[in-house]
Amino acid sequence: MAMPTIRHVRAFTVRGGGADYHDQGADHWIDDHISTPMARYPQYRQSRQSFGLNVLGSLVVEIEASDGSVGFAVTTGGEIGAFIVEKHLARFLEGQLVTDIEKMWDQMYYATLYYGRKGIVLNTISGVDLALWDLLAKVRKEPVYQLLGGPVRDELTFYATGARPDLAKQMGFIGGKMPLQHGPAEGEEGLRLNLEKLADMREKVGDEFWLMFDCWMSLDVNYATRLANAAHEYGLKWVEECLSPDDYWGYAQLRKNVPRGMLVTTGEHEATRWGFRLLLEMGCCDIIQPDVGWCGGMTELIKISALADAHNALVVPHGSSVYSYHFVVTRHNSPFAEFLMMAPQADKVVPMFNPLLLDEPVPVNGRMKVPETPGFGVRLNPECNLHRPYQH
Ligand SMILES: C[C@H](O)[C@H](O)CC(=O)C(=O)O
Ligand SMILES: [Mg+2]
Repeated sequence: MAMPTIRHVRAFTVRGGGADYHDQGADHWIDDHISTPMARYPQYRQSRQSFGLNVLGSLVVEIEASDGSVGFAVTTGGEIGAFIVEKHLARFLEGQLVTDIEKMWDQMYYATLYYGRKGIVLNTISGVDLALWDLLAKVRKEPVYQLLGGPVRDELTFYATGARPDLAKQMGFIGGKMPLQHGPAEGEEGLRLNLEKLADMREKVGDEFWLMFDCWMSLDVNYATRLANAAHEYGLKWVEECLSPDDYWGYAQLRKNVPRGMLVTTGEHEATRWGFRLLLEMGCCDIIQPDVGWCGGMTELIKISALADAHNALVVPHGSSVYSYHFVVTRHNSPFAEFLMMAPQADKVVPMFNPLLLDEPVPVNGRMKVPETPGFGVRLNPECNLHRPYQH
């Protein structure tokens, strides 16, 4: 069969949830007094949206092939991402065979190296890359996980991230990761409140259920060490993203400081094989958490994961909905997956990228069989208001 070529690339923005899952309305747990690097400024302590956490919004990349097939993907990136796709990256895609993903990734990465490497440029390359995988799998009429080597297990098992691990337990998840609420700027009182919260949750969920703290880049080595040691008595399974993603040295030190048996996890704001190579070679963590929509896409996650495997590290991708489900089901060193609770009170399961996608699968009793639908198996919700700010 003659492979189709890429005819046209389009980029859209959309607001209100979706891939930019921080872009929520008022009174959502995800914006309610969470410890952040900006919490040192009291005026930015109560709400992450107050310092602009949701400024970007979602980016939708659509790629149309010469046979009429259309692949798409969503990530965090908004208008800046749309500009990069339309004005810079499209040239490396249009006219290429839909199979030539490795070459297209390479050209996108090296052409943007002078202003890229991490952050929004890598989010954008990830979005394009995932749309390419969606397109190729649709052309081949297979789910993406078959292109990745096929499943190594029948279903996925999930832990939940949200404010209510106690409810997550009732919903069948294997663990609950809570946002840490108070950081170093809130002193001893804040530390006491963090530990009280953990103790209360442990009381509610019993001894077996996993409990974790997500510290969202907000601590220093000293505070993180004190938190980890004090949290040990309540059976904290891991401390996540305690430090700035640039502080590889701090992570290496923290990993030595935490109590034996407690895991250090990080990587959701890291990108590319080179970034993860630093984390792995410097012994920064036990579990890396690349976000497939931010780290360079599926093409890069395959490489990152192989590197992690050789370092005996687990890969448990951050969020990223269907894009991580199709990956996790194909890798032995990804034994479980994350589910972000996007209901405002974290009291029910709603699709992670709600309301942007149709057919987005959700865990039932903490488990999921990844659908066999071609591509990533999702459709854009026609009720979402897509905007195309740039055209090439
Ligand atoms: C809850 C965390 O602060 C963040 O919003 C999500 C995250 O880091 C995670 O799911 O991991
Ligand atoms: Mg996290």
